[in-house]
Amino acid sequence: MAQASGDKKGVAGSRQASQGELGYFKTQFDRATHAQRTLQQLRYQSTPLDKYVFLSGLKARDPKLFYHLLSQNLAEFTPLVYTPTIGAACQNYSKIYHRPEGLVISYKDKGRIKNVLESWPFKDEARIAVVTDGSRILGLGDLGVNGLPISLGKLDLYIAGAGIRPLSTLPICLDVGTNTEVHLNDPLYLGLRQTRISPNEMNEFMHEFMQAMREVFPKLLVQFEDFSTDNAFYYLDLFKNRYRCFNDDASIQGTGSVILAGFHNAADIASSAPQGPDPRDHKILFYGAGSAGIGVAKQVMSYFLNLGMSEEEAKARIWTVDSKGLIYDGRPGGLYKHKEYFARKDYSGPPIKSLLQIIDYVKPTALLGLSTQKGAFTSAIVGRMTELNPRPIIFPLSNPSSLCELEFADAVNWSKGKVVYASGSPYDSVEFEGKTYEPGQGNNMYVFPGIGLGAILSSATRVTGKMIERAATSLAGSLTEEEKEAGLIYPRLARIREVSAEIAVVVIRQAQEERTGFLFQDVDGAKRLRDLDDAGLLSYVRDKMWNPPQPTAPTVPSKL
Ligand SMILES: NC(=O)C1=CN([C@@H]2O[C@H](COP(=O)(O)OP(=O)(O)OC[C@H]3O[C@@H](n4cnc5c(N)ncnc54)[C@H](O)[C@@H]3O)[C@@H](O)[C@H]2O)C=CC1
Ligand SMILES: CC(=O)C(=O)O
Ligand SMILES: [Mg+2]
Repeated sequence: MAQASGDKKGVAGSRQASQGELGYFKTQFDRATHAQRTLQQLRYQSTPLDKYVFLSGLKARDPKLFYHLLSQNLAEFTPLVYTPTIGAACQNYSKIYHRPEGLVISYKDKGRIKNVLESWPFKDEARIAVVTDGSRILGLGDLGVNGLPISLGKLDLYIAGAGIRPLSTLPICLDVGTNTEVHLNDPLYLGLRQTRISPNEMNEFMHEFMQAMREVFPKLLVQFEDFSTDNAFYYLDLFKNRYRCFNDDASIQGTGSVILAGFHNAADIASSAPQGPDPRDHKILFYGAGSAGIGVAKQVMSYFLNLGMSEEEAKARIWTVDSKGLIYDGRPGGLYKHKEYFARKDYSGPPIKSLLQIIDYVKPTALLGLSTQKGAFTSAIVGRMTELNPRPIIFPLSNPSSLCELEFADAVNWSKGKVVYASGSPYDSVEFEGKTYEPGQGNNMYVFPGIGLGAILSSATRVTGKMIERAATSLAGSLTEEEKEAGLIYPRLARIREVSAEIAVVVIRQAQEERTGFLFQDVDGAKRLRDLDDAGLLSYVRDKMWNPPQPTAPTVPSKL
């Protein structure tokens, strides 16, 4: 059964401010002080999951205050509303659930999905949907309908990081069963108590869903999120040229773009170190060859292509590893299709399983983890990478932190401060021999808000590979001098709105060049944007960003 966010009034309550409703205080309510009070209350909560529950309640009660606090305290709040805490929120969603939020579309709605979508109260405002089927939430596996919070969390970042209006966001979870027994046996489980529907059933369901989405929300952009690798590739290929959609995790999309940007900056640091490799000589080893690993590898090839290398030469700089070891042509047991592209042709066996042996064989300058294997990058691995490279590039990108291949403190200690590091989830800075080291966070959150904003403002009919590549270039070039001096490879999170605005500009420009934009915009409006120079377009984008209202102190003395 469909589970829209309650009735129209209920959703409005959770998506619009309930300002000034605290009238039983006989003084005028001081919202600025209340913002401070709320921050204190958050900090009193004991665990990150308690904090998540507190913030989720705040968002329902007082969304303007929630978004104000989120945008003012991004570094503190992002780990709570997004990775890593969102992982625990998803795993426990049926236990912490309080009220309907977002839209759940069940397999039982097949044949009437359009009616269900029609029940969403903000049809005209909807511009961006994050849609998951819960089948691979971060690296935590199949969580079924418990995956809904990932859509909520991603959309909170669209709001805070790119100024998308809250009412324009549409979080969706497709409830098509789960193969995880612990959920099926959980008496509190909120979703369908059945194993996942068959591929054919899923196919029909997805076709009906996407068609209905277009009919009900013609201006909507769809971000697919955390579909299992097979479905991520399959549905992206099926829909990317038919609907306004992209996949945050897979193919040449969000994650690839962010990691390409970070790799670019990391390679600059490594190559400019004494005895560092020539930029053309970087060798990248991907540990993990799922949708994320292969998607990132394909995008990172652009680093070499931009140096003038051919596709074959660029591909030859990349090695991939899965749970069976180094991936090569003719490996016994065969390969899944998505792994064939990077399968090595210059190795013919025997299979090499040990990562240390693979490193000895490849001698990589960069090791990227998208494997979900906690602690896989051991002190021996980091030590060997540091022997091979003056500045080893190591990106343990699996989320959440409980699955990260290498914690930042270990990376710094084991490499004696030499590592150039980015992880998928955040870590604190680390002191080593009197120096402070700051980690990078290689997470698609740096690009999807800007890509979405640009696609929305240009009314782009498609999110194209070129848009995503330009987003990466924009992100790579967004470091300030201070950030570069601090050895960062990604901008500080507090600047995400600036970064998103710049990404939105390049996405709009690309839409203009590819003529994929301005489907719904009046011709005059499209021309006005085209006539703007880049500075003008940037200020146009900034003006379009929604800002949560500043909570204010009372201006009129209160009367008792
Ligand atoms: N930092 C970021 O922005 C992003 C991070 N990710 C993370 O990437 C991870 C992987 O995601 P998917 O590719 O969708 O998952 P997946 O399950 O499709 O892929 C995992 C890959 O790791 C390999 N693997 C598993 N055990 C291994 C072992 N012991 N040794 C070597 N390889 C092993 C598997 O063979 C598979 O190729 C997740 O933790 C996810 O959170 C995904 C998207 C974005
Ligand atoms: C960050 C993200 O999208 C993931 O880990 O799947
Ligand atoms: Mg994801």
